[in-house]
Amino acid sequence: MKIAIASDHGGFQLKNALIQHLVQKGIEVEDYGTQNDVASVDYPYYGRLIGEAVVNQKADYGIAICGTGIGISIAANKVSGVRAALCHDVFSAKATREHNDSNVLCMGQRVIGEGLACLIVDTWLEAVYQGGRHEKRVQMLNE
Ligand SMILES: O=C(CO)[C@H](O)[C@H](O)[C@H](O)COP(=O)(O)O
Repeated sequence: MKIAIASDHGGFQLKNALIQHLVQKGIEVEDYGTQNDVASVDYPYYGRLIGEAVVNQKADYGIAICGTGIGISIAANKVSGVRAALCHDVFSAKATREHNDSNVLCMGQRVIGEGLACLIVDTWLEAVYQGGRHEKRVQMLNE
């Protein structure tokens, strides 16, 4: 499994923590930036990068972080084929894989701590899309 990950300056520290967590689990991670939290950068750019990485099959899934997770999730969802889910709890992380077949996970560094964020990532990656009654709805999203 390969994960594409990116953040703006407001998500840089959490991005680093998640990269470390994923690499420790043996998961391949490609870091699309940003490279520090000193320079103020624009979350729409990074949301688009992650969305395009996923739909162009450069990675199986994407993770996008900003201060709240909101801006970067809006940006990622502008890319056709992206189903980005903003999750700050474990229930939503599981449900959005099972029901929405989400392919990008978004979180906010200014909202949650690293421990919960790692648990959310693990839950999201382990959950399995259920198909069935959800297939028609996911197809509607794609259209
Ligand atoms: O887009 C956001 C909110 O939806 C992110 O939280 C950004 O990281 C935030 O807007 C950046 O704010 P800053 O004051 O420029 O650091």
